[in-house]
Amino acid sequence: MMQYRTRIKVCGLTRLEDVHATAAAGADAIGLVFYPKSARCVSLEQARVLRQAMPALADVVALFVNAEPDHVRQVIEQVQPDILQFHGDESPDYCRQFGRRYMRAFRVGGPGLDTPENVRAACLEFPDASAWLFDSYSAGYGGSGRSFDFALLDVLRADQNARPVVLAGGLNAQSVADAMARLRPYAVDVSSGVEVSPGVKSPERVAEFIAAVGQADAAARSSC
Ligand SMILES: O=C(O)c1ccccc1N[C@@H]1O[C@H](COP(=O)(O)O)[C@@H](O)[C@H]1O
Repeated sequence: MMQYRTRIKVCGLTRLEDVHATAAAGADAIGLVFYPKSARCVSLEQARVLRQAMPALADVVALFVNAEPDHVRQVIEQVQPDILQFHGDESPDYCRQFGRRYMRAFRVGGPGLDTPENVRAACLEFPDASAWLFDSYSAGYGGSGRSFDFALLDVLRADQNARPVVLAGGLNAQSVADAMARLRPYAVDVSSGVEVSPGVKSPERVAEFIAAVGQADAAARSSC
């Protein structure tokens, strides 16, 4: 079935003005990073302010990498994100324990995620995830600005048990249309590709990215 519109998440915001610009440009969600080793990591206090600035009907995603469960609970309680994103090596039981909707990220091309078969097997361990998110493998766990071999996801497209696919990794206004045409993801997720420097978004690049996704959707609809 042809979907009407590809959802858009812009991740790694740290500044109030970037939240305003991203929401105004029409993003469906923003991501707040709670991974201390990331240059985009926000404090609880910062996150509360950014969360409060998001308008109704636009989601706030809280991103974690192998966090202590108590830290995740603290963020849930104090920031009230709409959905959690687990971007490390978290197990299915770990992801489920919070009783919240979650997206599980897979770092494609890395150990154990380097063939279509093992990518598929890893994904199927998370049947209750609200989405499967695919990023490129990087030692720093994410936000690397690098893409990966989309052929590794081909097998998922025909799988009836597949969860909605969120595509990430090196996307920008120039590359996103080709990626969408190739994979037809449910959503796209961008961080480095709309930045001036880590954690500092460019309103122009955010707007260009969102316009490029809209144009790619329009092109897909007209070819149906
Ligand atoms: O953004 C980060 O700093 C980050 C740190 C650790 C794990 C994930 C992180 N971000 C996620 O990485 C992908 C791809 O980002 P990019 O567009 O290639 O820079 C995206 O899902 C972010 O949510």
